[in-house]
Amino acid sequence: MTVAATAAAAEPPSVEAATDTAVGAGIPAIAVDGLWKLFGPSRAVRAAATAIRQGADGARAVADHGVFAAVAGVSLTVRRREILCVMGLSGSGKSTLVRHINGLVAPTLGGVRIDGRAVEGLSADQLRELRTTQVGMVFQSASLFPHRTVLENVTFGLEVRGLPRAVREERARDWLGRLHLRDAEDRFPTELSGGMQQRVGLARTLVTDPDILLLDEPFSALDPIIRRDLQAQFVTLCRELDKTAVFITHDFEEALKVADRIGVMVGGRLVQIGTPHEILMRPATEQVAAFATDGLRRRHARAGDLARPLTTGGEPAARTRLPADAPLPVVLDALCEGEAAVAVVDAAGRVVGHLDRATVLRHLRHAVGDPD
Ligand SMILES: Nc1ncnc2c1ncn2[C@@H]1O[C@H](COP(=O)(O)OP(=O)(O)OP(=O)(O)O)[C@@H](O)[C@H]1O
Repeated sequence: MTVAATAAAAEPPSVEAATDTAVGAGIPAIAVDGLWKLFGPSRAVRAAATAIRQGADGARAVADHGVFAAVAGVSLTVRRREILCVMGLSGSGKSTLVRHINGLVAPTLGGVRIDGRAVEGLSADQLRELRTTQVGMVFQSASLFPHRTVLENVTFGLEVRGLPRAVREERARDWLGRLHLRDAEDRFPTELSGGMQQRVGLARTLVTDPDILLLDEPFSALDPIIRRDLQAQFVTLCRELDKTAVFITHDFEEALKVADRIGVMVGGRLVQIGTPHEILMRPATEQVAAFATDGLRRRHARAGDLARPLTTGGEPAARTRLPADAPLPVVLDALCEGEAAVAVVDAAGRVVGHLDRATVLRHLRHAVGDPD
């Protein structure tokens, strides 16, 4: 049995269409409430929306009226200083969902609130203000201004705000330096690689210092080394600068590196939302499980996932105790220290299981795979 299957057996998932209830203290930075985005002939969209509003089953209403649901009844919250990754296959509705957050797409039903303020209720001027000051977006394709240099592209948002040139350029150069682009500041976008263009796009948004960042696959065109470096930098700067972020990715490994929580979309629905470990070890559906390989689950297993349950008597005497959420490297360190076995304890300090060297070696043996 796989690690996920073992964990799933212990705690069966209960999610059909996931509704996020994990609201922290105070007003969330972003609240998405019963959001639907339907596409099709306008009369059919209106009829389907009326049926859903009146309590009809959403999937039935969509089918009956021949419309397409890019986003189907999604509710979630993003807490302040949280990084939420939205994951899903191509066409699952990730971009459409996220574009509602800064009003680039208008909902058919339901809505989005930023700091408690409804985005749908904002005038065109208020929306522009929201996008230039509070909610910055980094797109998959950087869409840089072709006739502006890198530096001029990055200073653009500050120019719109009327900041003096010296201040704009100082701030822009700071971000260009952090993103390894200082040498490229006088170049034009056509002279840059795809990865460099993405980094300029990122710098252009970060320099305006928005509270909320929306990122649509911002690192997809980067080579693996720069990508890893930027993922780590991104998390550090979000923490340092108190940013809230919604980050779209196809890539589970990327989500594991950057996310506090992951929301998984399938066919417009949010089918599961939870911590990376929950999504990995207790996938709510087969489609969610398919995002991770068995090797990935094994590498991210924690002490509690591997622990053998207590039996009556016969447990090896374990001097070292590890919390159930101790990651695998910590478990290995303890066993490398010469311990034959460690006791795994829950949050209250109660021993819930044991881990011996043989169990961990067997686990790693499967993670390594067969010889070529
Ligand atoms: N303006 C539109 N009119 C009709 N259908 C649309 C429109 N915008 C999006 N869609 C459809 O909605 C679905 C979701 O699109 P969306 O771009 O949100 O998916 P995605 O998960 O972000 O995909 P990708 O990972 O490929 O970017 C797709 O089937 C798309 O064709």
